Amino acid sequence: MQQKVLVIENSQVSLNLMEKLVHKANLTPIGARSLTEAQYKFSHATPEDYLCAVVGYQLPDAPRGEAIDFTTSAFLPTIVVTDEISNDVRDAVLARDVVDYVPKENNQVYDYIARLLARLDKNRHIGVLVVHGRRGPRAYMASLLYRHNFSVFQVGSAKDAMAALAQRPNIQLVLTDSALPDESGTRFIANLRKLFSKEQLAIIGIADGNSAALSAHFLKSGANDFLRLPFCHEEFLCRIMQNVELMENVESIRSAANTDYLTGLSNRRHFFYTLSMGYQTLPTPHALALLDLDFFKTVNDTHGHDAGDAVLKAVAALLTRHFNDELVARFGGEEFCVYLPQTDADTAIERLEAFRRQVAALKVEVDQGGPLTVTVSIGMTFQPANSIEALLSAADRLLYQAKAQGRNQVCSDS
Ligand SMILES: Nc1nc2c(ncn2[C@@H]2O[C@H](COP(=O)(O)OP(=O)(O)OP(=O)(O)O)[C@@H](O)[C@H]2O)c(=O)[nH]1
Repeated sequence: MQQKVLVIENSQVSLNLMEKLVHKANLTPIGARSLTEAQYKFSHATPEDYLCAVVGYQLPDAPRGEAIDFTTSAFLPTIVVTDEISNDVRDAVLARDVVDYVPKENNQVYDYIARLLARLDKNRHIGVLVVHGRRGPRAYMASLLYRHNFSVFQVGSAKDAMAALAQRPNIQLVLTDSALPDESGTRFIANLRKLFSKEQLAIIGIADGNSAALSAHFLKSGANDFLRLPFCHEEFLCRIMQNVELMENVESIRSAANTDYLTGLSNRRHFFYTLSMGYQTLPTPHALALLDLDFFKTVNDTHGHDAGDAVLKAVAALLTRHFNDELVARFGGEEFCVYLPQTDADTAIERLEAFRRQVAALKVEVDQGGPLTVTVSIGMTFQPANSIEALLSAADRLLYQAKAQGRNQVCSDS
């Protein structure tokens, strides 16, 4: 279910705009034009359904930020949006327990709010580890991170940090002081880099004081970024957001490069990479199967390319379900590949035969002339070859044989 966002804005134009931004972040806006209306709506709802609140500073029945006090006391992460750009208002807002303060200075702020909303939703799944020898700064950073919905963990030493990272795979960001009780911050970062790449774990060094050399030292030791204490609330959170977004962008590029756009399966390149990284020598017994849909050109020619795409997606989904734990890929066109490690020939043939029958029984709903049916020919090799290319050419020969012998069958060299 989409999470809700309570939007409290006194002007209808601003309310409409904010509601659009909330929709853009795939969330559901619940609008109110006064504090009283917001209180009424919130008291008649389930608090857990709400992700956060976007609140105007000045409302007819709440002229000095009382609506902020209402949402923060209801434990709603609160983004304050205001036309008031004075330092007094800014200080009054940031003295409260808010996520962020966004003055409506220019159009960029709307983009920022949409990003912030999407982040609050995503941050729930991101672990952040705060490593600092002193409880005060540690608790301060943790409290800011909690407001942004991160899953926060705090430790006081490098040793405890390593233990926390081993236990909690959802930690994607580490904030570390420069002088930990058991190790220097830079040595700790260098040790972390032996275990995690910059794309797997972002590290922000916290430099105490004014030493420019320390910031450079952090970056050279493998930190993604650094912050100098004392930092302001807004800078801290902007830097965190930037680093987390950068990691996510790298991840989406990586995923796009490894995935077949139509079916979501691994592509040929990723299949080769995973297999070569996973095994120095390919395990025996094993099986590699090449699967090719029969007369697929006729499906396209008769029912159109979209219908062909629907068939490819349906077969890919079946393949994923059937070979849940194995490496499966779309090699291109209507050709797929499955690798079964540590599988004897009888079991492999049984599984591929069962899959072949399921494909033949598949009925794919399409817009015109459906449901469609399709069959698959399979070439499967059990050779103890050590090169992936050799396995593929053996499977390819067997696939050719399956086609030549009438299609809709499995040919193997068992
Ligand atoms: N809809 C759709 N069609 C594709 C895609 N990629 C390749 N094709 C089509 O797949 C068809 C493959 O045709 P052929 O290589 O002649 O093979 P076939 O008709 O399946 O015949 P056999 O393999 O001999 O049984 C061609 O019409 C390609 O245009 C795709 O992503 N979507």
